[in-house]
Amino acid sequence: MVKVGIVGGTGYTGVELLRLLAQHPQAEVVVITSRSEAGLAVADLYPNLRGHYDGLAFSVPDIETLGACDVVFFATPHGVAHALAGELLAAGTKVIDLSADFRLQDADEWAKWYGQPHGAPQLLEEAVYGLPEVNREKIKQARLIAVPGCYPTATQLGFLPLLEAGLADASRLIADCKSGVSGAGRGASVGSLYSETSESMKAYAVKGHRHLPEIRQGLRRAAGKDVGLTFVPHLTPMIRGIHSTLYATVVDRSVDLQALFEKRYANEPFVDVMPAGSHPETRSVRGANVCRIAVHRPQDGDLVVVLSVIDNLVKGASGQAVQNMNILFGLDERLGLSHAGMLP
Ligand SMILES: NC(=O)C1=CN([C@@H]2O[C@H](COP(=O)(O)OP(=O)(O)OC[C@H]3O[C@@H](n4cnc5c(N)ncnc54)[C@H](OP(=O)(O)O)[C@@H]3O)[C@@H](O)[C@H]2O)C=CC1
Ligand SMILES: CC(=O)N[C@@H](CCC(=O)OP(=O)(O)O)C(=O)O
Repeated sequence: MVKVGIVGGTGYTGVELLRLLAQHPQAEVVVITSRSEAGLAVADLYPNLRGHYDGLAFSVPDIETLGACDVVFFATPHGVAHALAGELLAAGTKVIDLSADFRLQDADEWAKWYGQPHGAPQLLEEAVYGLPEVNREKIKQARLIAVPGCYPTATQLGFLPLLEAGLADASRLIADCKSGVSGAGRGASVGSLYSETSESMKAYAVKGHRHLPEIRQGLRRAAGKDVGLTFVPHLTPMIRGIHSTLYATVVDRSVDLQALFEKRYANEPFVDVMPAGSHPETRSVRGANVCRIAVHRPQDGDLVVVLSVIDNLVKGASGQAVQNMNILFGLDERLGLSHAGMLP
């Protein structure tokens, strides 16, 4: 049994970790922290977990109790894992961070986009970017894993086959992405109010979003050269889901793109390449650790349109974090992650 600690158990990704780990046959959550809810039983805050975590209550973060775990997940705002990861690693505990603290390899770039100095640049070299479809072998050896962001997961998985094969003009990529409101977290804010988000849709951060450098970093690795990317996120009136519509110009029209995508993801348990002509729906991955992809070339032109959908809280955060844990501890990668999406 893998002994699990979670720092930040009251946010959406924290409670999603609890929901997924409740079904995991080889993991047991032994510590869950919240400073504001310390002392409260988990099931008293989240009734969906009644009967699953009897006896488990929130506690204030404490290095000694967390350091007794095999692995600690950070489901916290940016900067928190910077402060605590080093001590946990020194105690022999592995760290899986859902925040962006260790996603960018360059500390100065992180500081620029996150508006604060990087709190643990000495750990960056060993941090592994936890996208299993790219880094599975490195994840197996890692002590510190940076779980990719939600937009970056959907966008990279959609572009990777084209860039790795050198088939797209890497200087002109477009990612037009839509997110559900839970992507903004559980914290109260005017922008997340029902009356602000329902029956309306809007783009935001067109000038530059924090996920832009993260996506660019991953696409640069895949292409083997710098990429030009325009990334436009939108807030849409749904609770969960990311829908990325990706555009690229192909440099060779003779290639069978459907076959290319099917081959690239043939052995990936959590990437589903749909039949040619499909239009994946976000609801088909709701609650599931799946990225569902369809590739199109409208009117047989040179513009490829890739449609990529995930649940932001599952393949875009907590599910991918559990997938990383499974790989890290030599377990079947699918353990605890077999949920199908929820229709309707
Ligand atoms: N929502 C999403 O779709 C996605 C979110 N993420 C990332 O996952 C992380 C968590 O997001 P989300 O679940 O939305 O969480 P929230 O930001 O809503 O919740 C944060 C949690 O962290 C705890 N926390 C806050 N400050 C501290 C601190 N200084 N020390 C210890 N604990 C602290 C809070 O509990 P308390 O204050 O009581 O201690 C709370 O449980 C974020 O970095 C987010 O960017 C990643 C991908 C997708
Ligand atoms: C809809 C919405 O607000 N989405 C969030 C992104 C999701 C997220 O939490 O990203 P990190 O894990 O990188 O912090 C945003 O645009 O900031």
